[in-house]
Amino acid sequence: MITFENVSKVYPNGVKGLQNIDVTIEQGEFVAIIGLSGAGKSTFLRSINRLVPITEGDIRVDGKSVTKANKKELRLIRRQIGLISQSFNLVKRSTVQKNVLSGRLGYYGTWKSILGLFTKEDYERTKEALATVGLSDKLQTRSDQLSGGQQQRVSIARALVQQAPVILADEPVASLDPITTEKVMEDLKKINQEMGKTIVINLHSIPLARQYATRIIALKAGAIVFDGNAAALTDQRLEQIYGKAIFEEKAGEIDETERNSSF
Ligand SMILES: Nc1ncnc2c1ncn2[C@@H]1O[C@H](COP(=O)(O)OP(=O)(O)OP(=O)(O)O)[C@@H](O)[C@H]1O
Repeated sequence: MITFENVSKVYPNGVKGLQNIDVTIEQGEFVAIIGLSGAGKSTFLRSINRLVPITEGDIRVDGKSVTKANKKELRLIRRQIGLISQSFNLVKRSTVQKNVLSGRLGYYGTWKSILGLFTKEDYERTKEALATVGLSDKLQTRSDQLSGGQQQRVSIARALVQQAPVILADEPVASLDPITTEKVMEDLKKINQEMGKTIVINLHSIPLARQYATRIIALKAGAIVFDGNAAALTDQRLEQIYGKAIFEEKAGEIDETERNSSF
């Protein structure tokens, strides 16, 4: 489904964002990307839809090269990939309905998009998607009247109407409280299990990665240093990924870390 073949990314300032990544993510997997700040998680995720262009190697989605795609091909590939980010990216002054409908824009040419000529099916899909994330009653609410958690669930609904088989989530719960975090993660689990969508999610929280992901990939300085399931992610492996400090922090700040469920 998603294949990285010897992928490296060197930013113009010389920083190596990714180093010789070789990995394949199969359809239906729920993959968490973990690692320290600056390890390359966002670079990894955003290179999949070429928001970040790589400098070496090739990335393929469903057999099609993202790296070599021309403008039109890239548009078609991006339609297959939903993106959920930490900042939700909603048009705040627009209704929930309009924000979710915008997930359909990739299916239309420019003029239809500008005029917002959506079909009856688009409106139906919007309703269904909002039901999936438990926000049916918010259809006509202005997005800036929603809580952060609700806004994130609207952005999930927008990715759902896009009908993309792949959903990339870049730290989608970073700004949410633990209870809302749970709801958003449960939504993602549901669409993974019931709709078979491939989820690739960047997480700072190891407990969340363990709880939800079927596979965990850890990055360090742009390279993969762990690739396995939760059971294989032992304390020893965590130390390799995060350094010794992770255990000192665990011992000294257990209340703090439990409160914001970072570790
Ligand atoms: N546009 C850019 N220009 C130069 N360097 C960059 C750019 N974006 C990221 N980097 C560098 O690339 C490396 C990887 O960054 P990236 O944002 O992918 O890490 P991350 O694991 O997602 O971090 P965080 O958890 O803080 O979001 C870092 O050293 C970062 O400073």
